[in-house]
Amino acid sequence: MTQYFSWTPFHARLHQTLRQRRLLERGQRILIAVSGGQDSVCLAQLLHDLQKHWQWQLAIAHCNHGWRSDADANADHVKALTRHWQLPFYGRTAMEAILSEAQAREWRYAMLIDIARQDGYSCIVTGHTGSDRAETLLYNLMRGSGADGLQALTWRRSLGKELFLVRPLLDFTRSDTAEVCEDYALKIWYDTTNDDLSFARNRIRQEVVPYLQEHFNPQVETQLSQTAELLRADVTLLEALAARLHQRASDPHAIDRLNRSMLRSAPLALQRRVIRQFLKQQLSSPPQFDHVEKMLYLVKAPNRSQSDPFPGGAIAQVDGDWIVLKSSDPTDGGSKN
Ligand SMILES: Nc1ncnc2c1ncn2[C@@H]1O[C@H](COP(=O)(O)OP(=O)(O)OP(=O)(O)O)[C@@H](O)[C@H]1O
Repeated sequence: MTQYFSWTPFHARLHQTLRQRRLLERGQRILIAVSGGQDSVCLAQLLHDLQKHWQWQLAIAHCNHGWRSDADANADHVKALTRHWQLPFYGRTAMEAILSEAQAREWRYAMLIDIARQDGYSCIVTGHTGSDRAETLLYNLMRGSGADGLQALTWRRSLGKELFLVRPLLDFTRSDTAEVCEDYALKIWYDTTNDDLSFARNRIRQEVVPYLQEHFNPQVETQLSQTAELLRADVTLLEALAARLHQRASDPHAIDRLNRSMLRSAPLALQRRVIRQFLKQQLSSPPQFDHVEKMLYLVKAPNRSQSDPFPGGAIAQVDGDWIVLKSSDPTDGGSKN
């Protein structure tokens, strides 16, 4: 392999991860989403270094949300880095005011997908790290999420027909990406909104994680990130098993009911999941923990038992072997229909 750069343990780790997890293919056209922050700049540098070996066609995309006074300078900085790497550059600027983080994210992904589709990139890569994953896990844990919310951030997911989102740095921590940027003397653009402690995410990053590292485990980010990884596999399995049971416990002629004797013989974890899947289909808003629990109670309850109302007014009632979700509106055939 011809190397024009010094092959560091970071290159080796990324190269191994890409191969073992089959995240990217040889010769692929890859769009790297670069904010200008240390994680995505590190990712771009490492992929650029590995490019010759993998024969990729790389390009950089930057989305200018226009909500910080230094947004244009940030975009110029990414453009300058792109010139340094001699890669094609795609810049997009928001034409309308973006009011929240969630809106920014939605707009950004729409732009990245648009660029990828127009110019034939089969993969968008982002600089999310294991530190992001650990923070997301902690954040969701405190909001009362089940395993599904804790399996934060996947390595690879589909963005629709023949387009994938890949996060190759999930086994890097933020201190790894800082080290790479330092080794290469890469200037990184500091996002001053990261200092705003009114955002829960920033408090987790700046206060909770350092506390846990100092007082409990210096490797806490890696450990939490690995926990998320294990949970993902567990959740995938459980969801598949639940989907199978859900199908068996459904009445093909009436979608508003579940066969409770079928559920009764299944483990509790599957009962809960089947009920959640059922309520997701039936209710107009995502079911919460207590919604699942009140329907779960009916699995073993006496005939004719019923729940108190779900959002929208529907109630669940036991009818022999079935739990039937009845709309509050007698003219309505079902709660969501
Ligand atoms: N303005 C941007 N332009 C291009 N890519 C960006 C931009 N902002 C973020 N990204 C990409 O997204 C990655 C994650 O960024 P960040 O953690 O700030 O966003 P997030 O809103 O948490 O992202 P996500 O919704 O994907 O979890 C970055 O490493 C980078 O690859």
